[in-house]
Amino acid sequence: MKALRAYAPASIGNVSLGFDVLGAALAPVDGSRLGDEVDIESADTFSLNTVGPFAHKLPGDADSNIVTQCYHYFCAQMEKVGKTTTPVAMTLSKNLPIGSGLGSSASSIVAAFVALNAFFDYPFDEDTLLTMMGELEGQISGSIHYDNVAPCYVGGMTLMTGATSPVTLSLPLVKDWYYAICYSGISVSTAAARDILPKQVDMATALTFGRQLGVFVHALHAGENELAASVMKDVIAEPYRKQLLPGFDDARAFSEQEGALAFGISGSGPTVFAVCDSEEKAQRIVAYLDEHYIQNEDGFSHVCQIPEQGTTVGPIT
Ligand SMILES: Nc1ncnc2c1ncn2[C@@H]1O[C@H](COP(=O)(O)OP(=O)(O)O)[C@@H](O)[C@H]1O
Ligand SMILES: N[C@@H](CCOP(=O)(O)O)C(=O)O
Repeated sequence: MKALRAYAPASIGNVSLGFDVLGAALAPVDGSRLGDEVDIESADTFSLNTVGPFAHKLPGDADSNIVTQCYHYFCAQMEKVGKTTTPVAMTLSKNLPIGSGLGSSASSIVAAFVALNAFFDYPFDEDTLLTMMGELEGQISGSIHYDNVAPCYVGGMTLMTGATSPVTLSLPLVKDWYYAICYSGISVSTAAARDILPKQVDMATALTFGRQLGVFVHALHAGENELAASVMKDVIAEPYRKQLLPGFDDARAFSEQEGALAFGISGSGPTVFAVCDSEEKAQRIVAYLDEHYIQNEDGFSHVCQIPEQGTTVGPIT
């Protein structure tokens, strides 16, 4: 009997300078896995089982789980293109904390769609699947944004186009950048963290946003890493969201003093990240964040790099 497992990595939404349009996948340098997994196999009726360290924080009923909603949405899209589906048993290993700023819902959504697409012999191409993933992410967070689902699915650092094809573009990666990331352990709802943002931005902010993004993309392509890092500043969300994050200003001050190239909120927080040009610097910042930024026993930190590969799927061995 066919049984498959999909693994979908955590991701940094926005990467400070690209609100809703820039995202990056994450892989701890110690080789550990940081992301949700979805197993799928044939069954007489649909079922979803949830396991893993953060399963107890999920909604109690399977119908409210985003993975169940992905299954129903996938079946409806299959019907629209004249293809049939059969019932499946799915198991979600919920390894990412909810409301963490690590693209937790995106990780479940991407793992679910990749598992379903592979199980039913790849009926949908990358852009179609990404559009479906964005739709489900929008249902859960209150607005469609691809900056978690895209890097989680395709890997690397990705820039959203606003078009249906291609949905996303992959940017060059800086091989010697290390990301010190720390989840404080508290939960910040993405929908709530979007609600506190102003609905309009002023002209000066719009010009800064556009200039930063343009310079960043140029600098990555030109291999001018310092220039790229110099524009990693959030003028859209951080001024409003940092008040939700105890210890944020101190964490930034310490990271800058240790030589971090940039520091910011991952997604809607509370996870923060510091970009460093050496693993040693990132380890020193992680040690500080472990001691001073983490608020409770759910918190953790890692030194990560951005992996070229996103979600993987294969037989369960
Ligand atoms: N598989 C799932 N993974 C994460 N959240 C889920 C899942 N299924 C349902 N949810 C619900 O979706 C919402 C996700 O909240 P959100 O703040 O967007 O999380 P995140 O920023 O971590 O993706 C929560 O209310 C959570 O209970
Ligand atoms: N661009 C979104 C990203 C949300 O990421 P999450 O990991 O907090 O879900 C936003 O900033 O609202």
